[in-house]
Amino acid sequence: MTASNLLLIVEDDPGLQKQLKWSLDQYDIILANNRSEAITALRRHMPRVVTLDLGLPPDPTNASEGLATLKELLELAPHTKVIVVTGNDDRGNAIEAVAQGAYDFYQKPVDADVLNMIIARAFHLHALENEFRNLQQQQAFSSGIIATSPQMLSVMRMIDRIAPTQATVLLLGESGTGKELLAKAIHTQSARAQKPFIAVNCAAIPETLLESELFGYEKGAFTGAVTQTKGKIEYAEGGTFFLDEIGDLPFALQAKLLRFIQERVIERLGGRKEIAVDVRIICATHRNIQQLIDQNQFRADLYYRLSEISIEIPPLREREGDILAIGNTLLKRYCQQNNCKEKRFAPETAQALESYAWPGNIRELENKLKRAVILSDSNLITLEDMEMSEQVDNAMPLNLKAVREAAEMSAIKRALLYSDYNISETSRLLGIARPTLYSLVEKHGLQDLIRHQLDQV
Ligand SMILES: Nc1ncnc2c1ncn2[C@@H]1O[C@H](COP(=O)(O)OP(=O)(O)OP(=O)(O)O)[C@@H](O)[C@H]1O
Repeated sequence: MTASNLLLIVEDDPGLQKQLKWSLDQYDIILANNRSEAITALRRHMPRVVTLDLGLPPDPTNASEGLATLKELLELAPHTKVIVVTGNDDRGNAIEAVAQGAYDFYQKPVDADVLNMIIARAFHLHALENEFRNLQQQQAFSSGIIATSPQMLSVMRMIDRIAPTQATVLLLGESGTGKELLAKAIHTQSARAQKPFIAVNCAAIPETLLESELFGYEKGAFTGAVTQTKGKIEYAEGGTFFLDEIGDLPFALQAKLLRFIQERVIERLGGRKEIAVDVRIICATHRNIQQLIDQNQFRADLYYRLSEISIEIPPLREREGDILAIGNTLLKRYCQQNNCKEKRFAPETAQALESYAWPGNIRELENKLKRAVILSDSNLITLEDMEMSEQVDNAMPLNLKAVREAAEMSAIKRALLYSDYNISETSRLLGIARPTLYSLVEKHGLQDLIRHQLDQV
């Protein structure tokens, strides 16, 4: 069986099962009679296309079990194309299913040609969408963002969706997590890309200068204002204005910024004229804005305006696989920049990189790497080069077999927890047969754990 040709048919009528199997013989067919079999098959085979009869047992005359199955299928595998199959007089439920995310519907009786065409189109669309997702990932790379973890890929998908809009965006995340880089990516993926991207860091400019920096001033507005000067917001005309560390914006200036956001006009210091400015605003902070609002340090009305869309950027330590992906790429880049031979991480360094907490996130990784590349005198980057000590806690083994075993054990433990130590449910969640689960439980020595848990009940 190849995944590209797998078709899951969820149908409880044996006659129809046979007919479908026969008329769809160019696919590798998996049959499921009910919801639980369908979910098990989905977990085990991850088919790209599913046909789902809405009238499933225990109440085949009603669509509720079919709709519940659809929901569960899409929660587990949102990219799967589900074609719901309904009775002739059941258009309402078919439409309801499409509203819930089904790809299409098909009304019985079965016409093999039509059904074949709908299924072929579903496979085609799945392939196109897959290609699109890959392209999106490459696009992230082209903005200099290295993201392989599910956490960051979901952030990237969100960025792709909001970039072309005019929405004001608030980026939340620890220092060094890439907020400015992501703000730039939003800009370059928008229609404003050819216009300026202007960034101001509220925490880096003294409070007394920030207002004139943002809004500009007229000649004579204050001592030393010898010429008329545009503010940074004006310089961003037509483009994107990025206000970093918005949590540090002085309270008095918050009102002025709010007015600008509401009316899209500014007044330079000492000026009387309102100047219309067309900019998209992106803000960022590492601070807890809600807390600042509670402490009366941040205006709630401004916060609501700024956070039309807010995006949480996960810290580096929570991005599975990203530390080494970013580390390896930067290592190559710094070696090239320093005209030195290619270097790589010694295994214990790679392990330490993965288990270190990275409080300074990617900026800290960059700094440590730049130093290491300059100081290292061999082609292997050692712990010493990185000024790190060996981290044994939580370290993931490197040996592939050991990694697989560790992952297997952790998945089994999680499934046992989810199912409250119910063996049938655990094997269903894992997508394996009960005997396989028994042998895995034995292999990982989990019998005692299960017995102990069951004794507690
Ligand atoms: N996913 C990533 N891939 C590659 N480089 C990254 C990534 N994220 C951040 N960087 C790099 O890390 C450094 C810090 O990123 P950035 O300045 O965007 O973080 P920040 O969250 O705005 O930090 P701060 O809150 O301290 O201003 C930059 O040099 C940036 O290019």
